[in-house]
Amino acid sequence: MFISHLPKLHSHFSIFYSTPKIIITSALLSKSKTTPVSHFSSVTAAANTLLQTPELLQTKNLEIEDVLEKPHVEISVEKLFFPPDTDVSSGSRPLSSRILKGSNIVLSKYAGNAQVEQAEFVKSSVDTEACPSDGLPEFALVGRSNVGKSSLLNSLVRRKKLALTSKKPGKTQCINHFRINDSWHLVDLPGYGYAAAPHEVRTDWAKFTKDYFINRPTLVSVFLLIDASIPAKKIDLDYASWLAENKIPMTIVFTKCDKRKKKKTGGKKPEENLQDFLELIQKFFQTAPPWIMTSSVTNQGRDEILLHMSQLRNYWLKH
Ligand SMILES: Nc1nc2c(ncn2[C@@H]2O[C@H](COP(=O)(O)OP(=O)(O)OP(=O)(O)O)[C@@H](O)[C@H]2O)c(=O)[nH]1
Ligand SMILES: [Mg+2]
Repeated sequence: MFISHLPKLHSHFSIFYSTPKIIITSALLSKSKTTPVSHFSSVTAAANTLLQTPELLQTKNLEIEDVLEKPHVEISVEKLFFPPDTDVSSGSRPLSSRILKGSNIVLSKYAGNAQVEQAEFVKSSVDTEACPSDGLPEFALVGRSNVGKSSLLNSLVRRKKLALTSKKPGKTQCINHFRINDSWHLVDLPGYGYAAAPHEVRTDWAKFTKDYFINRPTLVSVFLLIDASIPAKKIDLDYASWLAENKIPMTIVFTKCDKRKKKKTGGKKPEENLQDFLELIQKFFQTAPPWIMTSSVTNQGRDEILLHMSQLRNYWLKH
């Protein structure tokens, strides 16, 4: 079962907000945590009432106040992502206190049980049919070779080498399933666009991963990784376009957001590259897809992604 991108909720939401822009808090572009404790406690209380997810607040190492935005960056409402079945109008808290840090993702009542307690490698499969058949929901990490898929997987599970990484592109070659908490899968895929690969191999790659996206019934969502330290690449735009066209639910994960040296990164900061990319793909989508900033070096975005995965997964399990 696939989750759609919620076009209906968006128009519903507009009724309640007459101004098109909201101010969202935002550590979006900064890593510092200087907000006073009193603000933290009010956000926690709000999240508790509004989201009705007590398990979220009790989750070890994952405090709600650390994953929500603090207002200082503007994102217009139509650029936010509302997870399915998000009761946008309920509760007294402003929407701005329900957005995951460094993202456009609104936290829903389905968020919870986000902590990774256990992670193990299950198997490497050469095609979709060979993938595990236990029916567990899964999320696939896809992106250009060397974008940081395996590194992100390791960051999410807090292990250095569960998935193998390399400076050389083309390290991951099969569909690799990792079982989390015995209840869901993270899937590491081979990268696309590896220039050194022969043309036939590249074509095969496209065929085999695209077959997986279309024919894997337990795939809850694809996580498309984009390197935010460099300007947008055509192949990434093509991929985003293909996923949108085929209505494959996706989240865009901007990687390497720790790389801030302008000279090495094509003259732009990660957040500038991110804006450019989002503008370029806007035309592919009817409603804004979810996106989030990450770094596997600083672990930026790790808890936020896990919460987002939990809300998609819990919704999927109930529908
Ligand atoms: N600075 C920085 N480097 C990163 C980050 N994520 C990954 N890297 C580096 O990028 C290189 C590639 O990382 P991988 O995780 O192996 O990339 P991959 O997408 O799995 O690559 P393939 O398996 O070849 O498709 C490694 O040298 C990583 O250390 C990040 O967030 N920040
Ligand atoms: Mg890899």
